[in-house]
Amino acid sequence: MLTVRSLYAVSQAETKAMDATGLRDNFHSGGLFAPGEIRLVYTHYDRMIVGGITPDNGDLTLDAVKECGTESILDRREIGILNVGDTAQVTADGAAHSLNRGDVLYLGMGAGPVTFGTGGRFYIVSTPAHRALPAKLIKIEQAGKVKLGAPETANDRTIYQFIHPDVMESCQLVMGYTMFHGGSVWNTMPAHVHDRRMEAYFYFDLADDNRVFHFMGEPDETRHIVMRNEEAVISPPWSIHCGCGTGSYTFCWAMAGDNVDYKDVEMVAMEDLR
Ligand SMILES: O=C(O)C(=O)C[C@H](O)C(=O)CO
Ligand SMILES: [Zn+2]
Repeated sequence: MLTVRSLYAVSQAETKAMDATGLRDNFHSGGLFAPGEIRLVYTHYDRMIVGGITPDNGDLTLDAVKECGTESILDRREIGILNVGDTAQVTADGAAHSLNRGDVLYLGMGAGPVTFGTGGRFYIVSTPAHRALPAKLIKIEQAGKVKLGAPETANDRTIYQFIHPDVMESCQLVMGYTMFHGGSVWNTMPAHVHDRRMEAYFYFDLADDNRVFHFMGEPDETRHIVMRNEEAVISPPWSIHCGCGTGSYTFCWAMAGDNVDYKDVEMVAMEDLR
């Protein structure tokens, strides 16, 4: 079964006036994983689609998505697929790829319908593309690694860049995940914004009774959204995006927009946060 929820873009002024329900309705996506289902969120932020695909009794095929207006989803799009389940196969364009937990598969424009095999639990991110690029399976050993933070500021972490210009070519999708060391819980602090690109975070590996307090909003009008395991949150281009967990977690970040320059960000000074 395929379900698609549309998330329309809202402005800074509207966001300032939102209560917790308003923020969740406009930026948060929970319940992405249901056995035997494909659950997508079609956002109007650079038309990024995020979603969860959970094969159960048999494979699931991602093909036509009405919101895209094409015969098959990848006719004018690329996709990044992160497996957060057990080892499983993903098949597209006549090639079968075996994804272990933590592997990321890139499929380019024109790859056709994509079949997801049982055992896997797949978080997907898809963005519009302008040309066909080859499929690539990326393992954590092949990802770019950036160490940031320190234990004394509770943000000691490694950023693993999977779909990134240093690792492989994509059209506009940039994607990876960040893991923490030794009890650190703060992601992306000091915070930043990047008006050229929107971003989506997907929190995983978080115990059921823990939460991540995800911070968003303009730097001088911050708000928070409480996140459970395996939930996603959209960051508009004008928003900070950072979070603090009550326990350990990993999070997948993915961006789309005008450039694929990971370092092209505006850092926000601590004294400017409100
Ligand atoms: O921990 C971090 O810092 C991140 O992972 C930052 C994200 O990758 C990001 O926001 C990229 O713009
Ligand atoms: Zn960012």
